[in-house]
Amino acid sequence: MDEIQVDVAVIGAGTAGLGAYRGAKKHASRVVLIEGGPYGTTCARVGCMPSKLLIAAAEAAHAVHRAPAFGVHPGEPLRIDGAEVMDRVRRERDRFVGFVEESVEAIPESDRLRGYARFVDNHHLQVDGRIVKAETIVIATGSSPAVPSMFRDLGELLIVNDDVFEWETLPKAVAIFGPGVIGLELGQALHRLGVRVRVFGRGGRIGPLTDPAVIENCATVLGDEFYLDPDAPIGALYREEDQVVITYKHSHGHQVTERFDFALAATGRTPNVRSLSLENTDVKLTDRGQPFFDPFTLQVGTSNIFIAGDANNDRPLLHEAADEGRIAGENAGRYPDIRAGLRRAPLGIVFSDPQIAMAGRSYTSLPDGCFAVGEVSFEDQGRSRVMLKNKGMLRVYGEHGTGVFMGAEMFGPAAEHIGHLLAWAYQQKMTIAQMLDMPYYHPVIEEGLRTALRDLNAKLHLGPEPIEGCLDCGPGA
Ligand SMILES: Cc1cc2nc3c(=O)[nH]c(=O)nc-3n(C[C@H](O)[C@H](O)[C@H](O)COP(=O)(O)OP(=O)(O)OC[C@H]3O[C@@H](n4cnc5c(N)ncnc54)[C@H](O)[C@@H]3O)c2cc1C
Ligand SMILES: NC(=O)c1ccc[n+]([C@@H]2O[C@H](COP(=O)([O-])OP(=O)(O)OC[C@H]3O[C@@H](n4cnc5c(N)ncnc54)[C@H](O)[C@@H]3O)[C@@H](O)[C@H]2O)c1
Repeated sequence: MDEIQVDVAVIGAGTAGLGAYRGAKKHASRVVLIEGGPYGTTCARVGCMPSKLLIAAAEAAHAVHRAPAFGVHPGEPLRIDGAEVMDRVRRERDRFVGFVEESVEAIPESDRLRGYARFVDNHHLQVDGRIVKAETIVIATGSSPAVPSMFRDLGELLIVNDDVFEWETLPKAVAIFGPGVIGLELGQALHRLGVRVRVFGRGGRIGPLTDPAVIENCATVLGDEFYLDPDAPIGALYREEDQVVITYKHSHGHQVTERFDFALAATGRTPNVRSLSLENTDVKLTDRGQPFFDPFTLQVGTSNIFIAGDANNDRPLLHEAADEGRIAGENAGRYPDIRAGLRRAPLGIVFSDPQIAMAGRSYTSLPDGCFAVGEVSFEDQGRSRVMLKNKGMLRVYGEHGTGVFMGAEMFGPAAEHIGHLLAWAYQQKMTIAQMLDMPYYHPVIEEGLRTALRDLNAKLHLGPEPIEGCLDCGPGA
């Protein structure tokens, strides 16, 4: 069998793998990047980018629907051309994939290896018919949709996110299982594009939210727009010819049987580590076969192996995969000189409408009794009302005694931007008082954030009770 000898082998040419390759190259000359599937990354091919393209089309349709509320009446009845919608999604998606492919092609061919890798031992990988001997190895193999066995008999009518972005046109009806991040984003987008959508959850979770007040608000607002049951009692689920038949107990109490073109499983993702034969190495694995690793160095135990991106199942987001890849690659290239890398404040955004933002620590991760909660509803918030985006709420958490900002969960307008402000404040370890010292323009949605912070400061007994309907800062602040 051919043997290739390198300093660092990176398994997976996704976002984390590309970052790891570049990081390793700073310190080691012989680095190989191994990819089994297509180049282009999950983010560009079937993740962040095509999903946002579909959402952009849905936003355009929704803006037309909403226009009459402003006294603006578009002339003709709204016509959504599914083929055109999907054509743009695929065209733009291909453009993004093309950029990634170009950057992969810029990597010398001698540093690239095609094929799926698996461990022979700590220092040897088998890639098709070849052996790669490496001083250090970075696992950056990403994740794949986790599909529960209840969908097994649906055949090709069971789809995952990857399939949606290959559609030539829009289907008539889709049942979506999982009101997580993917289910909410795709479910609402398809609904707004005229697809009959039902979103079924299990256990009451919605997106990444953990704060019960925000979850309830989110479920109510989104549930008013399309059918969404976070804990749906499904009676039957089977295939009849080319339709999926589902019987479920409607949230209003009666039994319903409906037919759909597809069932979309958005029921979570599993890290791609099972097929790596990690049992051939000396690394310690959890019950689920996940290697134990240090989130600051990305080192697996004290071994010569590192794990970055979705593969480690810690923070499965694009910017985290990029950071982790770079840290893991640099450490692999510098091994055994291991350094902790910068881990930024936690930030998560869901591109539903209203959006969801999570910044700093989540509600359920906060220790009981040490924190207070400030909140604002966007229903009467000035700028939100002006734009008819007056839905949702923000809850901010602060530490008793110190007044340090601990985290926030939000479902509301411009959450992608407010989430950034909050994550930056968290990373700077700001107090609520310091955050209130910052400028707030008028009229902006950030004035709602200020209301929540004032409420929090009062609850921490560090500031006065906010004055109801105070006009100091302009109406609707
Ligand atoms: C629908 C959807 C929407 C998303 N939207 C967002 C968003 O808006 N914002 C955000 O931050 N995140 C989003 N994400 C998450 C984000 O896409 C991922 O966190 C990120 O792409 C993970 O990058 P990665 O490098 O870990 O994995 P990947 O990009 O998947 O790379 C892993 C690579 O490893 C290869 N591989 C696997 N096993 C082997 C093996 N044994 N040998 C060789 N190669 C192998 C795979 O073929 C793949 O190319 C979304 C995800 C999905 C699915
Ligand atoms: N905007 C973004 O940043 C973005 C967008 C999409 C995906 N992502 C990433 O992709 C990851 C995976 O997303 P996801 O939505 O697949 O997972 P998720 O973990 O966010 O949600 C899965 C949901 O499916 C539910 N579920 C599980 N089994 C079920 C069943 N049998 N029936 C009904 N519901 C069931 C769970 O309770 C949960 O609500 C996310 O955690 C995130 O990291 C990020």
